[in-house]
Amino acid sequence: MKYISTRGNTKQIGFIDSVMMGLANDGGLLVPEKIPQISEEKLQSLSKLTYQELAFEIISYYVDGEIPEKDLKELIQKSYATFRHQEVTPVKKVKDYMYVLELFHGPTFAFKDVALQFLGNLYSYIAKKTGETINILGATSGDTGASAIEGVRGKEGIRICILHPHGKVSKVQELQMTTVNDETVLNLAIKGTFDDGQRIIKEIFADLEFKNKYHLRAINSINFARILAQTVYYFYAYFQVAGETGAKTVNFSVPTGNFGDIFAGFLAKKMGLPVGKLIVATNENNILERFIKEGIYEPGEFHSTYSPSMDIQVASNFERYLYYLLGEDSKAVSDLMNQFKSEGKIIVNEEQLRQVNEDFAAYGVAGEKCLQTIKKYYDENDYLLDPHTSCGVAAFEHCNEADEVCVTLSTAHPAKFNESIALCGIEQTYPEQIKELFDKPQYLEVVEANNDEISQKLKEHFSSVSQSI
Ligand SMILES: Cc1ncc(COP(=O)(O)O)c(C=O)c1O
Ligand SMILES: N[C@@H](CCOP(=O)(O)O)C(=O)O
Repeated sequence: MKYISTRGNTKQIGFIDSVMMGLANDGGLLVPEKIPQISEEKLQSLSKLTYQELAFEIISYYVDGEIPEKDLKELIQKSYATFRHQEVTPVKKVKDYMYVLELFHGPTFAFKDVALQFLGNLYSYIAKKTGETINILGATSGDTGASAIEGVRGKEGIRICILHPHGKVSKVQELQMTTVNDETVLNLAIKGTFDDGQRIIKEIFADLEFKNKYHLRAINSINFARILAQTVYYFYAYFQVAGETGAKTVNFSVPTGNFGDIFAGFLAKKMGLPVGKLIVATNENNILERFIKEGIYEPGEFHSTYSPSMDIQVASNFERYLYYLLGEDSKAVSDLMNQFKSEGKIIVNEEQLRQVNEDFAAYGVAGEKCLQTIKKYYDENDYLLDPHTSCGVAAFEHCNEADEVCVTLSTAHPAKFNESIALCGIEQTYPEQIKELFDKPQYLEVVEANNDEISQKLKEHFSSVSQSI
């Protein structure tokens, strides 16, 4: 299996090189040259596997022998041994036709752990095998940061710097990231939004001299390995729900910001999983909803919402989808991305919009609706949704056909977002791992959203720590 850039100007590379490269050298995103196809017969044989066995099967298509089977199995076992639920990502029936895929049973109580426990172990494995330095640079709107730090902390030869938008993440998210007292971890709170952070890291990765000199690696969904590990739970959920209901196809409603999680579902569908509609649930930052309805991809005004992890305007993985929408024509993707840079928008034609609507439905959930949905399911179904999942459920209610089975991805535990839950008049008890964070000192530096200032911090962090390791 080879990996190529959506923009076509990066040489083909194998799986491990793609993990290490992160952002493609031409500024595009890496995708598999050919998506593996899984036959109905094979799907049948995968349907009874445990999560770990299934992860091994799916991930193997993409690793393509670059990691010996035994090692890959061990990596997977180790990655999911940290989860609090033995099924890793259990599916719960909330009511007829409505299921929730609980992705928050990992160490930081967010879906990110499913991929970042794996990627952390994978980086450690590669570092040991190759002696490569792993200096991780990431941006977060709240969950990726904590999860990435948790995924790599204490692992020899790995250092990490995370940019988060100062004052725009929940208290628990901030504590999870900043209470880690470890010289290999640097938290930069930038005066700006997640979009600023993501733009800055992509610009820094695009400076190849700097990237190579400081051995910078990606942990965001820029890295295809993130998408890959997230693809597994679509298969897992499909098998559980189709097995229980007899449904031939299953819809998925996905709380969406950077378009990584839902792109993983799109990939599962392209591999042959009988996925019906993929429902894009956004908050008031609804660039993707507008694109799916009108065919115009254009950032709007930034809103701080009750679901802060989805406060994203420019969705990184949209470029990966564009690549498939444009018939895998990397020149066309490259032209459109250049146009986006210069004109600030992308417009697709009628035929392409028709295709978009075959693949996706979308609904932007306003703040009040998000809170009402939390209250409703708490009162009527005794189920507490976090505000992101609540957007997913509200979108399910709005977009799903009455007789179709739908799984909403539950992307975080409500304890991470008590600011929003309290507004619903609901009192929750924190899990012990979260409660204890409130007594710890925090380690972070507040910086301008400025490439030079951040590059300087990176130089200092990655040089100084490397001497003491
Ligand atoms: C809790 C939560 N839900 C949903 C999302 C959106 O996922 P994605 O960015 O993959 O679209 C995020 C952030 O990524 C998140 O942290
Ligand atoms: N919501 C995310 C934003 C970054 O997304 P990623 O999937 O590209 O890491 C977060 O919580 O940081």
